Amino acid sequence: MIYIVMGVTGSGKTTVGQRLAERLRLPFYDADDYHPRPSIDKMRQGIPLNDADRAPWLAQLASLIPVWEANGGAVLACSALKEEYRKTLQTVPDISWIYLDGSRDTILQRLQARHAHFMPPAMLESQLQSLEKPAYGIHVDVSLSPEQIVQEVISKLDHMNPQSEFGVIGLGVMGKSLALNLASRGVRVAMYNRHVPGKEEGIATQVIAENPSLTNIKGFDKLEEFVQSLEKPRKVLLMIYAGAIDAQLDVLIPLLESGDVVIDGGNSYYKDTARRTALLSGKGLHFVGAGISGGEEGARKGPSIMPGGPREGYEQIAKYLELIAARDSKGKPCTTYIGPDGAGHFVKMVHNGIEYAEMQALAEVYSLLRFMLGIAPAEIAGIFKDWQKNSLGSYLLEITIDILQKKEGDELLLDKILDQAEQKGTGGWSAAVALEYGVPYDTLSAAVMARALSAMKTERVKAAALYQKQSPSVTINEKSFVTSLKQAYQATRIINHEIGFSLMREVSVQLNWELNFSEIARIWTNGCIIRSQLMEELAEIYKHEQRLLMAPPIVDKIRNARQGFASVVALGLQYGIPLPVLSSALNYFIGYSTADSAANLLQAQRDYFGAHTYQRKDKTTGEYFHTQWK
Ligand SMILES: NC(=O)C1=CN([C@@H]2O[C@H](COP(=O)(O)OP(=O)(O)OC[C@H]3O[C@@H](n4cnc5c(N)ncnc54)[C@H](OP(=O)(O)O)[C@@H]3O)[C@@H](O)[C@H]2O)C=CC1
Ligand SMILES: O=C(CO)[C@H](O)[C@H](O)COP(=O)(O)O
Repeated sequence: MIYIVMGVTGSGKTTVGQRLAERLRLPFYDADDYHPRPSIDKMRQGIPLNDADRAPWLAQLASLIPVWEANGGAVLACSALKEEYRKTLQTVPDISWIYLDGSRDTILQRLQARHAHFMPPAMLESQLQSLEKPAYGIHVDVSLSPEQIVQEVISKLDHMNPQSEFGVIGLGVMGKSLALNLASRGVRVAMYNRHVPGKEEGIATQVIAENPSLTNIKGFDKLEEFVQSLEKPRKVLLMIYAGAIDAQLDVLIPLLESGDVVIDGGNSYYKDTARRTALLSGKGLHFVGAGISGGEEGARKGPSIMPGGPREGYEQIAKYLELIAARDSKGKPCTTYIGPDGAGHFVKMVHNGIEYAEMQALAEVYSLLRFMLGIAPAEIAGIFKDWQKNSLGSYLLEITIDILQKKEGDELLLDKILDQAEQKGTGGWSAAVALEYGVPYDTLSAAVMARALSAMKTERVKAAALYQKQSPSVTINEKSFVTSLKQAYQATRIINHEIGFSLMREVSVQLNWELNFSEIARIWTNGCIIRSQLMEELAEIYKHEQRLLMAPPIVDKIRNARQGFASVVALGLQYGIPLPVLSSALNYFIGYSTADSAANLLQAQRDYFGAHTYQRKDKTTGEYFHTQWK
């Protein structure tokens, strides 16, 4: 949409136009900047311009307007005094005319107060004579303040233009919060939730009723009406359960038109996303698979967003994603174009894999402190607060501190929560993809398995009675153990991130996605569940390094942690504390830093029983040998 703020000299076109452009998040252009030099000189001398003077100027603006429109719209301040001039400028269908109307006296007073403009006050008379007030558009009285004028223009525009800019389907935890996030930043949002008679009725209407201050949201119970309410090309965000996406697309696609953009913001499997991208592309539609992280609060206030898919579709929605995303430490939005096909959902899937292991690592650290050392939860919260301040700060540690202090009556709520971890699938998918690509995925797959084992509660209770724990007779120095534990936790986190990023690296190479790991770490520094101080470091390190464990500052940290890490894991296991993530991080590290491994024995065994052949250390790589072992 092009918005032309018009009126005679001194009516405030530039000030109002600039502020309106800020509110609409559009670029601002001042027609005065396009006057040729002879016209400016003429006006300075108080000589009014005639139609012939204005013709080339109007022609240039008329040719620029379609370019601005193609780039997403603009606000232009232009006198556009005569109907004939306005017709010349009408080179795109969607122009909103905003006429700043004022009395001669008001405008004259303003002009007399104005110094640095080439238009002398005397020019006002000739402009008033030329002026043909438009019988259409928005008329606003210039005696109001610029803020009031802009507010009135916005309200009138909303009234005149009933179409919404952005549609959200699915008003559950995430969809509702994202819709409100968009609306509270000035986007006209249409919301739709499925209608299930007797169960899911008028959900969008309820959201509107709960948010009376947001006048720019509209709610629909009928999909057709929702789609019709959207500006073209339509932008529709699906925020529904991943298993329902295909069925939702089946009913949505017939209502859409070529060029419309559908965004799947849920946790869909990336291969499904690639398939859907191709399906929609065949129908002239853009399908953007965007991973979104941050939970309910992040979605409402600023999540991290990982969009992938066709660039053309992404570019149409980028400004909305940037508007609602969290900000990094330099104020940049925590969102960036990730890559083609399902790259956005793939990266979100790995994010969740890292998340699973980060959560499990904290659970293990908590177990060691509480069940091995016998430290009370409130004191553990104190230890974690210290870590939070000293280099280990993260969102997950922060919420764990809160959880360890949350009481129900006199008792800790945590102690009442059943110890069976559930999962919706993303962590498991990432482990399966790691197997498919042959990437070692120790900590992340261990975290998935730990959840699966936790779900076997009944069997675990029986086994606990069968195999009662026997504690070793070792004296533990609590202070030095906590120091080592901090190092073990720090090393585990580094190794866990390295493993997650190594899966992304391998898949990116295989699929030519050209993922930018520094950017991915950057958009994970805020808004998402795995945001942390470490992530800030990764955003820097991945600018120069491929492998985290080869980066000098990380090498120092791991070297310092190494001894304490091994003793913590060994002692914990001796005490019967399960440490799947901590121990697999340690194992990964030891294996990764072992130059001569025992894999030669595996090769010998393979060749022995199956004549699979082997390579030799004393021969060139790629040369294979077989031995008659018997
Ligand atoms: N919660 C979180 O922290 C995060 C969730 N996600 C992902 O976002 C997506 C939505 O999650 P969330 O908002 O938490 O889930 P909710 O369960 O709160 O909401 C699910 C939404 O999907 C709709 N829905 C369910 N089944 C169907 C169907 N068959 N057809 C149409 N709509 C359907 C629901 O409608 P109705 O109300 O009528 O049942 C509801 O609007 C999921 O993919 C989730 O994995 C991503 C990041 C974080
Ligand atoms: O995507 C998320 C955060 O980034 C969700 O919170 C995720 O759904 C949690 O996964 P699970 O239910 O498997 O623990």
